[in-house]
Amino acid sequence: MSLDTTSLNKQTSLTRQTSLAKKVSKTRIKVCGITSVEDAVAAVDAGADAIGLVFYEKSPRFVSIEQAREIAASVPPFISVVGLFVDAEDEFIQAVLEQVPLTLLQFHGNEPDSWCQRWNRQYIKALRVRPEMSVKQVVAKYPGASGVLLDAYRKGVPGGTGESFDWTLIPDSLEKPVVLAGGLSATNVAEAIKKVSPFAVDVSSGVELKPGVKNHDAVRAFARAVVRENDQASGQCEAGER
Ligand SMILES: O=C(O)c1ccccc1N[C@@H]1O[C@H](COP(=O)(O)O)[C@@H](O)[C@H]1O
Repeated sequence: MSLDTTSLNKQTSLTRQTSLAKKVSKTRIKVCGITSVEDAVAAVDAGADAIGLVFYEKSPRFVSIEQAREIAASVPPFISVVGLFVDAEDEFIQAVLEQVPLTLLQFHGNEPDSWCQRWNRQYIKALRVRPEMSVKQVVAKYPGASGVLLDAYRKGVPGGTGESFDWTLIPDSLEKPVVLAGGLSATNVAEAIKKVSPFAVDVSSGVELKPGVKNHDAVRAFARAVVRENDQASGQCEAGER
């Protein structure tokens, strides 16, 4: 059989586009700001693909290394445990990585790509979206990122604001998978998926009883809303293919 290099090249480039494209058939779910084993179990039972642990001392969702170890130990295989940091000291990240089995790192500060890459873990970079910024240009500064988390901007607050932002500021084609965050809840997540088609949605304060404590009913309602929207989108795709 002869090797058709033109079609091979085409296929490779298509595969690359598909793996990085913003449009996805199934939006994944990350529940962030988990501070207890009970909340981790509830999130995973509800259908979360990832849980997030906040290693930022100023946050009401901060977890100690001991708490994080206990929570991570309660998470079954194939569910990602994400560690969230804001301009952390090298020694602190090193200590966390030595003691907590994190799957992935999430950086919310002014960390440059070279520094984010030095931990030999997949990482996502949080960007706080403002009208005057070029999302594409900022994303280009993070070639080593597995994805970008797009969040709302509030001066002096690195995240977890519970505020959403103008989703029309997100360009249609970005070089990295988009994790949409900022003020999501069961009420607006379906609309967010319809409008943005993100790779994943990230929720924290929108499913809380109070800062740092999850409302399990709200977590389930959030996950149901995502699954419903995913099902509808895939139904529409199949109908369109006929
Ligand atoms: O949750 C926090 O306290 C936090 C602190 C510092 C940086 C990020 C933080 N949270 C992350 O922010 C986004 C949006 O959160 P929300 O759903 O609007 O509350 C999300 O990734 C949180 O994990």
